[in-house]
Amino acid sequence: MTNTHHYILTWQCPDTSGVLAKVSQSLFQHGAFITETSQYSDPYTDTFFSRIAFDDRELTVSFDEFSQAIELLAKPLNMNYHLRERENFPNVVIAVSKDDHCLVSLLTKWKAGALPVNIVAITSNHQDCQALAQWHNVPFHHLPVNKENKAQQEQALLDIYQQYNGDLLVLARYMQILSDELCNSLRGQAINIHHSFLPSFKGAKPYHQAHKRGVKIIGATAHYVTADLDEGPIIVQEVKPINHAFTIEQMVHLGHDLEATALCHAVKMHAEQRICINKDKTVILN
Ligand SMILES: Nc1nc2c(c(=O)[nH]1)N[C@@H](CN(C=O)c1ccc(C(=O)N[C@@H](CCC(=O)O)C(=O)O)cc1)CN2
Repeated sequence: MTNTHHYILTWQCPDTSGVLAKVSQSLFQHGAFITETSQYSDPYTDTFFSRIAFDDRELTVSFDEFSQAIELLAKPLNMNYHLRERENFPNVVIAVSKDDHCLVSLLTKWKAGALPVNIVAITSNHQDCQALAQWHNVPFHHLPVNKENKAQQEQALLDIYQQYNGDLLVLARYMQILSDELCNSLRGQAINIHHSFLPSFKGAKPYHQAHKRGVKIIGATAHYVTADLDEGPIIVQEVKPINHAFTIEQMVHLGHDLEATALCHAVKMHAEQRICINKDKTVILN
């Protein structure tokens, strides 16, 4: 089917009997051809989560009319939802500092067609990654940060995000703490990679903290960014065993692979609308 269009509807609402039936009935009534579904009923928050992928091979109305039908359904169900065409990839702005291993993985997977996003810009408080951005023909914006200009440069970062119609900000080892205001304005739209198995070793230099503690595994955690440093809803975690003989440098290098893997996996799932924020946690709809 050459001119078939594919769509993703991800939604959540207070849990009660019949919510899935009402939504799937609406899809059926409008001829939406379901190709993938996943759902979860959370007993702790009494919230129902669902992801429905469908195509328009038998759609009996325009996509705009279908969208209006979903909007009408959402109100009585007190439903939050995100509905878009699958090939309408989210625009991603990546913020990086000096370490480029996560940026390299994101760009490589993107160029290979393995990451359903548009990387529209790269920003950095250093110039170490400028050549990499130029190699990939991605606009690079250098925003050096110091104590005096931190707020001004953060506004510049937000301006760039808005200038490129950003849908997701990815902190790929960006080593600046975002203000509460920016975190609140980008809730659910900013993903960070923290280089430890959270909640252990929050903040700066987690590998040094882990080495001092004598851990037997190291890890990486991709999470949504919130005002509470490294405490945002966890999306993906990767771990690997180590032992007493590991130096800090060996832990750092082993950790780089974990960080890149976790971050790319999190960005892919976000782009595919597989992640729902459930208070301080996430529900992943595979
Ligand atoms: N509001 C938030 N901002 C950021 C988060 C977050 O979860 N909430 N994650 C960090 C990333 N990060 C660890 O993963 C991290 C980055 C930076 C620091 C830090 O202490 N930075 C210092 C400056 C350090 C420097 O100039 O090299 C600072 O900002 O004062 C701790 C943890 C990204 N931002």
